[in-house]
Amino acid sequence: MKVRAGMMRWWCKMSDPILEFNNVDIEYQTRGDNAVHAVNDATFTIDEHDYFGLVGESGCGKSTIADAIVGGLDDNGEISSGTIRYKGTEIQNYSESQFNKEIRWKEISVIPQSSMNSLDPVMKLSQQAVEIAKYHTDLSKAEAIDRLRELFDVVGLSESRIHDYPHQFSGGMQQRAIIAFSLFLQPSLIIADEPTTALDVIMQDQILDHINSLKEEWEISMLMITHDISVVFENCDTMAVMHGGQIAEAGNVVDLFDRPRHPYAILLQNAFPDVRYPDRELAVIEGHPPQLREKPDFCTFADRCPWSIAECYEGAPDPQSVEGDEDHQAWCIRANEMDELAADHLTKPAEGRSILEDIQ
Ligand SMILES: Nc1ncnc2c1ncn2[C@@H]1O[C@H](COP(=O)(O)OP(=O)(O)OP(=O)(O)O)[C@@H](O)[C@H]1O
Repeated sequence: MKVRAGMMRWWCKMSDPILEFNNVDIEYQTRGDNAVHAVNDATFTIDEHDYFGLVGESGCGKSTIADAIVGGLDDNGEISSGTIRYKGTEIQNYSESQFNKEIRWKEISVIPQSSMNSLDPVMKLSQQAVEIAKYHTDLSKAEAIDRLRELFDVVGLSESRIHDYPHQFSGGMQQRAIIAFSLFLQPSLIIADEPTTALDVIMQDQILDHINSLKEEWEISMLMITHDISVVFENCDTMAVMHGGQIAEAGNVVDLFDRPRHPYAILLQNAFPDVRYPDRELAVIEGHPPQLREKPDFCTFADRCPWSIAECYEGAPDPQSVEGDEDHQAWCIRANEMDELAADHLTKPAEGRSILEDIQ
């Protein structure tokens, strides 16, 4: 039985926040007067040394959140309200040069979905390390190459491959090289945006193992973005579920696993295989999220929700604290009725102890 150190820490004491999203709205301007209100009133906190999972289906706003954190929104995107605090400092109005000087690589680095987008195909990996070092550090060429060598060792790549070109690596090896680069300037927070999507299942497991092993050795925090809720349950300490540009539920993974309170989180959990119910038929969540041409003043899951009522369309939901679960919130006006409403979809943890501890 394995109980993760992070989980123990969560139960014992909350650490300081490293990243705080407070009521953040992000919109993209499109042709004519139209806008896409991609993220609305998003509020969540990532604590130091926590692995935080952000989960939701395609288009719900996950990558927009990641881009906003590192000042990488597309040119037509902007944070129209709210604050993003990194280590207590507001960064939502930072200029491009401030992000480059103070945040990117040094403080926050990104492991993207596809290594193809971040490794330069015409440069040897060692040259790429030298370039990063030249731009962001005082390291000499030899020191930069030594550093890459050490990091290749950390991620299980042979040091002898540092002078290879990216195309000489398999997809899994490229992704490991990206992880090595993400550690290059010893950041405090790594954003992993669907880091295993492009890989086969065995390679996915290996990469997630590597990402996990960084936790104890490097004391980093992680924002892990995925559409697969089971990846979050297995690898993270805390999490948020997003739907249609709104945060639906947030809290620690054990609470969300054992007592999901937002209908979308409940149905999403039923849509993935679960070791507790190997024979269960996987649920399908019917319908689609709405087009967000205006800031939604309703729950964006209401049309798809089996338990929605007229009030769900009468204002964007405020967060409800879940009874008995400190720091567990659901943005659903019926959150505290779910034990009765969704009884067929929920099970109680066996004898007060979560099975998730064994899975992790
Ligand atoms: N540059 C852009 N201009 C207009 N709309 C955009 C732009 N970038 C993203 N969007 C829209 O914003 C919404 C959120 O997109 P985003 O990529 O953040 O979602 P996601 O949850 O990360 O999806 P995926 O898992 O497919 O990457 C979507 O409706 C998307 O079409």
